[in-house]
Amino acid sequence: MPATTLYRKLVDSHTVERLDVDNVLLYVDLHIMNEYTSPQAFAGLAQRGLRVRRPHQQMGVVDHVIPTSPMPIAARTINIPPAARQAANFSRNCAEQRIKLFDVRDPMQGIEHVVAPELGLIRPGMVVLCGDSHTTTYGALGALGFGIGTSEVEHVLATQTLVYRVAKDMRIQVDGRLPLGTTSKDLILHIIAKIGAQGARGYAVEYVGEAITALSAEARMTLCNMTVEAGARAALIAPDAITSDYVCERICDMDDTALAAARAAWRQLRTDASARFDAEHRFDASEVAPYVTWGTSPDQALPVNGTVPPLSDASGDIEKATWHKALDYIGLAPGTPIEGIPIDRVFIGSCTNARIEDLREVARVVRGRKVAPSVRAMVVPGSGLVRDQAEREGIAQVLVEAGFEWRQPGCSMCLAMNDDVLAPGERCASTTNRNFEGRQGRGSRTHLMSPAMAAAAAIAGRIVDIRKEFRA
Ligand SMILES: CC(C)[C@H](C(=O)O)[C@@H](O)C(=O)O
Ligand code: SF4
Repeated sequence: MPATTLYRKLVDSHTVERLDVDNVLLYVDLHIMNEYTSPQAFAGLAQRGLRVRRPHQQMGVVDHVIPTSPMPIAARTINIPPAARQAANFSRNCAEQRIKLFDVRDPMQGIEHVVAPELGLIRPGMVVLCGDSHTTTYGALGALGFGIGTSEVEHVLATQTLVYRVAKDMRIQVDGRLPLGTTSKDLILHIIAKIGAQGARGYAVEYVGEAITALSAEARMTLCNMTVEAGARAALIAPDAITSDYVCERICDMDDTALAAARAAWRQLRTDASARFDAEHRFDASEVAPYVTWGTSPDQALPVNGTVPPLSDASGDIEKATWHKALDYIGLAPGTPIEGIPIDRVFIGSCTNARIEDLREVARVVRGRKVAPSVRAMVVPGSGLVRDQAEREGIAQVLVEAGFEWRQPGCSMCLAMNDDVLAPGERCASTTNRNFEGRQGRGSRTHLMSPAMAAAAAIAGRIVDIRKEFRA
């Protein structure tokens, strides 16, 4: 057997048939759906008179359009008529096809990429697909995950397979340790700022190195989740003891013997020592600082002690024009220090940063402090289980006492498809993954950062350096 990468091993072990030099027919272990990208797929299936081939390897979560206002889960109602229709349609489709759905009033509902791993449904070695780009999250657990389009959703529903063009292999090695006050969110913003929003386009990225193995399972999810913002088609971290512990704690359908066998099998899931990658990057974690985006693309990011770059720093006329447009939209002039930029809103949430460790971090920063009077700050936990745990741990109380709104789970202001929307011109410190024009509402201005940095901004009313203002 020639030496090969973890990515290729996962593809090979799921290849039903090689179709041509580039494409394979890939077997899908688990397919996750949301209310937003599945309707046409179900309609297409009905039109052809087909049923879902393997309903027990499918699941659904209502997350994009759901309201997060703090009403009790049992009374949760969608008041926007098109969104309500979408959710009702999804519920009917899943019921008709006998697919497990985490619906509007389910206490375990949440953001799909938070719900699936926390229930132990994502395991090393699996292929997991979803009609959503942030499916790359699952690489954190050694599973091959990536987003698919609606017509592909239909194909997966009908066949439990996908026609898949194999990606190229990229290795990103991160040596050393992340400094105090920085997190995997800062690391991924640093990487994207260096390699660019298209820097990993066409590649499956495998992360290796001391800084990666030191990360918790949840911190790894943040990293793999946002790797898609560098254009990657997948992100992977070879499973280790941290992965196995995280997964085994959550699995409820295996006994001890089966779990021990699974752990042994997962240990084999790694890149061979002499395997070759098509591209490689190397970073030093000690150079990572708390990062903040200044523009309208995730690669327009800087260490918090930096200043908005002059247009003369852009490489070429096209980038200069892009930067000009971004600065005009975001309302910042070149040379403005990032530290000190006043903010109106703070949003802590999304499949990037709304897990329990993120909320613990936020509570640590805001405990005994108050949100600045000029700021409206909200925390939207990633799922009902995260919300319950945060309440049990006293985190929710700390947040509420500090003046944060404590909401119900959902995608919320990550993309503003529900009624959590910024007003035009409002500036938001956000733990999300995309700062595109209009992402958090028409005219909204988004600065991506870590949960600790967003929490510190809520207290100060402006962007601050967590390392200075609050003991990191
Ligand atoms: C709505 C969905 C298709 C989209 C995605 O694919 O990522 C969304 O989740 C996002 O984050 O922009
Ligand atoms: S939380 Fe944001 S990034 Fe994640 S699935 Fe929802 S909209 Fe997409």
